[in-house]
Amino acid sequence: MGILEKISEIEKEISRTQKNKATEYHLGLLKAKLAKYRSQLLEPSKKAGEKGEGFDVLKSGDARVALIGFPSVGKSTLLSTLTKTESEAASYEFTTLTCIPGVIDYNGANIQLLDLPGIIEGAAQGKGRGRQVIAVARTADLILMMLDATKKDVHRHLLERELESVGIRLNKKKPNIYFKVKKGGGISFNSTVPLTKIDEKLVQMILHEYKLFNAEVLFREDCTADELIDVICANRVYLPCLYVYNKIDQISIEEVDRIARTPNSVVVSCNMKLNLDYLLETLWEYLSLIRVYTKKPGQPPDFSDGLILRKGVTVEHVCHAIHRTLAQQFKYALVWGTSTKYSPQRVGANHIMHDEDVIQVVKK
Ligand SMILES: Nc1nc2c(ncn2[C@@H]2O[C@H](COP(=O)(O)OP(=O)(O)OP(=O)(O)O)[C@@H](O)[C@H]2O)c(=O)[nH]1
Ligand SMILES: [K+]
Ligand SMILES: [Mg+2]
Repeated sequence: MGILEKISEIEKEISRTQKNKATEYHLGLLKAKLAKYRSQLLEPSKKAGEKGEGFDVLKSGDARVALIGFPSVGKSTLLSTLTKTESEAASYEFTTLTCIPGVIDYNGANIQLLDLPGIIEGAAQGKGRGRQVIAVARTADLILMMLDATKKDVHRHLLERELESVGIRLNKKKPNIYFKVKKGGGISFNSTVPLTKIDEKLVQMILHEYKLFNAEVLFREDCTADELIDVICANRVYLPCLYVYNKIDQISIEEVDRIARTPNSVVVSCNMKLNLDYLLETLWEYLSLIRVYTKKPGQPPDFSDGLILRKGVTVEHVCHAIHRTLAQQFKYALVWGTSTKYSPQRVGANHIMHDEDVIQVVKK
């Protein structure tokens, strides 16, 4: 039996099996098996022509965004609208066949936007260019899942399932489980919170399925068996995903309103250039980018050339971004902006910066 058949057998068995206390272990084990076969499927294939010709685009700029969607939802139209790059758009499916990079210039940042071929159900198993597209998606900082607002949400669920099945986790946090493989000593199992979705026996069974007999497992939150499997597999990526519903020029205002209220969603019309400003604003938010401006003593801040950094960066990170030796000479910094109580405020290296803060570094 090939891997694909094994996968479909297990999937069938999982859907056949009723979910209850008595089947909990059996289901957990099936899920572990399924994850194992799917990982095998993801291993680079040796078949010729399968490798990413036209897909090996270099990462550049401050962040990378991948456009994922069914054919003809308007991905190329969006790229051509938001960037200086032209990507062919047409009314027939699979117009785009490779990865086309463009650059969005927003708030002084260069955001790389990747137009990709449309993907369909079965992409993860190699239908169309699915595998190449998914490989690019894994390297992104954000997934823009583009959907046709005139169609039902089945596309969205199908794509979510495709990405899920190859270990891409959308808008999810990495499970807070400490896991370490050991050379001996058996399995040590602990938790800092009461566990309601998994118990020691199931943890043991799942680990054994992966031929792991010596390991340390510490649950720091009430996780599921699936989440434990994700941690064991270690090849999962956790990415923010923004759902972009295009072609709202074709639907009623009530329908637009309804879709716009669903979480993580933005409604647009690429052809009519509707709501694209809000899309960029949200993109910026989801990428967790911030601008920090520097200032020399006695001079106004340099607002023309901000540093583009990630949310959560400290003053120390900022020093590194200014010059590689600055952190060693750091004495303190003066910061103006929303991250401080007073403006300016004297802060240390651990102070966390906010978007649009101004900083003046004082050296030893
Ligand atoms: N009504 C309407 N049509 C749009 C809009 N945006 C794009 N289209 C049309 O949708 C069709 C497909 O657009 P593309 O940009 O080629 O779509 P794609 O997702 O890149 O398609 P593939 O590369 O084939 O996967 C074209 O005929 C576009 O003119 C929109 O906002 N409203
Ligand atoms: K098209
Ligand atoms: Mg296209």
